Amino acid sequence: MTARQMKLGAFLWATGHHIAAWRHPKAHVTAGIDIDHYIQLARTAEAAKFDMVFCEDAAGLREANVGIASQTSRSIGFEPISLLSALAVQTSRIGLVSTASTSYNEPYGLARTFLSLDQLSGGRAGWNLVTSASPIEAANFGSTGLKPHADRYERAREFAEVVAGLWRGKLDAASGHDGQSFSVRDPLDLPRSPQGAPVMVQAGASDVGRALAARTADVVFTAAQTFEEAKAFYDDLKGRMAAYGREPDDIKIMPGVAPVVAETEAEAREKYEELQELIPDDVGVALLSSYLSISDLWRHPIDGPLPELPESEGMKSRQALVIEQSRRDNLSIRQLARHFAGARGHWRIVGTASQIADELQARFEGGAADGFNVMPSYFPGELDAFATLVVPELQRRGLFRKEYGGRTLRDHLGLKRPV
Ligand SMILES: Cc1cc2nc3c(=O)[nH]c(=O)nc-3n(C[C@H](O)[C@H](O)[C@H](O)COP(=O)(O)O)c2cc1C
Repeated sequence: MTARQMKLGAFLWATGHHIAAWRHPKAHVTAGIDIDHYIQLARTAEAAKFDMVFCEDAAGLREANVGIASQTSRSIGFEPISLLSALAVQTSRIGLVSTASTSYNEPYGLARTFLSLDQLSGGRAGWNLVTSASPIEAANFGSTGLKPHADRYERAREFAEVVAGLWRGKLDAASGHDGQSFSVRDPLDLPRSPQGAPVMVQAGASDVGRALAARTADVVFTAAQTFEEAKAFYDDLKGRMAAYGREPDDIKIMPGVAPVVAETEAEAREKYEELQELIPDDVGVALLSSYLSISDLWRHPIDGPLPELPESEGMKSRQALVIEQSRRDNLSIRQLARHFAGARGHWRIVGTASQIADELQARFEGGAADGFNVMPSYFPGELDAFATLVVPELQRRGLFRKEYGGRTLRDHLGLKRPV
C-alpha cells in the first residue's frame, strides 16, 4: 500500500491571488479574459499532477466601490463553469472544480450544468457549494438584500440534497422532491457520471457550514492561519462525520495556502516585499472591510486598532479569523489590511522549496490537512515556480504523486464512488 499522499488544488484566479498582483511587472493584466492564459495554467497544473484546478465565484463586482474594484486583480474574469468547459477539452486528467451559489441558482439547473461538465470531461467535475456572503452580489438578484446566514444555509441544505438526488438518479416522476424551498419532478436529461457523481466541495466554516459539509461534502476548502487553527478545524469536522453515518476519510480537508517560493530565502522574501509594497492602502482597507462586513472602516484611524464590531451576517468564519489575528498580534488597521490583502486570510508561506515543503508536510502529517488549495500570488510566474520547485520536492519526499493513478477526480482524491 502506498503511503498517504497530499491532494493539491491549483486555485486559478485571473492575474493572481495577491490583491496587488495586477500591478506586478510580471503580471498579465487582462488575464481574467484570456482563454490562452487559462489553458496554459491548466496544462502547467496538469503536468505537475495537481488533483484539480479550482475557481471561485460571485455573480457581481467584488468591491462595493467601483473605483476600488477596478484597481484590484479580482474584478474582470470569465464565468467559471463556462471557463472550465473550455479547459475540459484542453486537458485530459486534471479535475475541474467551480464555485456556484445556492442562493442565486436553482438545484435542477445547477445539477444539470455540473453533470454536463462532468460528462464532457470524462468524470472530472466538482462543485464548490457556497451560500454567498456578499451584499453586492445579493443586489443583482432582487432588492431584498443579503438573506440572513441561517436562512441561506437552510436553503443550501435542501439545495444540496436535491442536487445529490438528481446526480445519483434518485429523483424520478414517482418520487420527485417537494420541499420547503424547491419542487423538482423529473430526473435529469443525462446519464450518471463516469465518476458516479461530480465531487461535492464546500467552502464555509461557521458551525452550520461545518454541519452541512459533514453531511454532504467530499472536499472542504477552508482558510486557517496557524497550525492550531487548521488542526482544530480538521479535528472538529472529521469528528462530525459519524453523526451522518460517514467515515472521517470520506471528506478531504484542503486549506488554502499562498506560497512565495524562490531558490533562496532572501529572494523569496524580496519577492514577497515587492508585492506587499504594491498594495494601495484604500484597496487593503476595502478588502478588510468586506471580510469584517463593515462599510465605514475607512472612517477609523488607519494606524489605530480595529473598532468593536457586530457579528457578521456575511462570512462569519472570516470575520472571526480577522478579529482573532488583530488581537493576537496587536495589529493596526493598516497592518491588518496589508496582512490580509496579501493572501486574503489564507496561510502565507515565504521561503525555499524545502522550507515550504517542510511547512506543508508538518500540517499534512500533523493531522491538520489532507492537502492544500495552492493560491499563487501572480500568474503564470508563481504557479510555474510552485510546479517546478515545490512539487518535485514533495514528490522526492513521497508526499505527492508522480503520475495520475486514475482518470476521474474521485480517483485522484481517493473518494468512494457514490451509490
Ligand atoms: C475558504 C472559503 C472560501 C469561500 N469562497 C467563496 C466564493 O468563492 N464565493 C462565495 O460567494 N463565497 C465564498 N465563501 C463564503 C461562502 O459563501 C459561505 O457559504 C458563506 O460566506 C458562509 O460562510 P461561513 O459558513 O464561513 O459563515 C467562501 C468561504 C470560505 C470559508
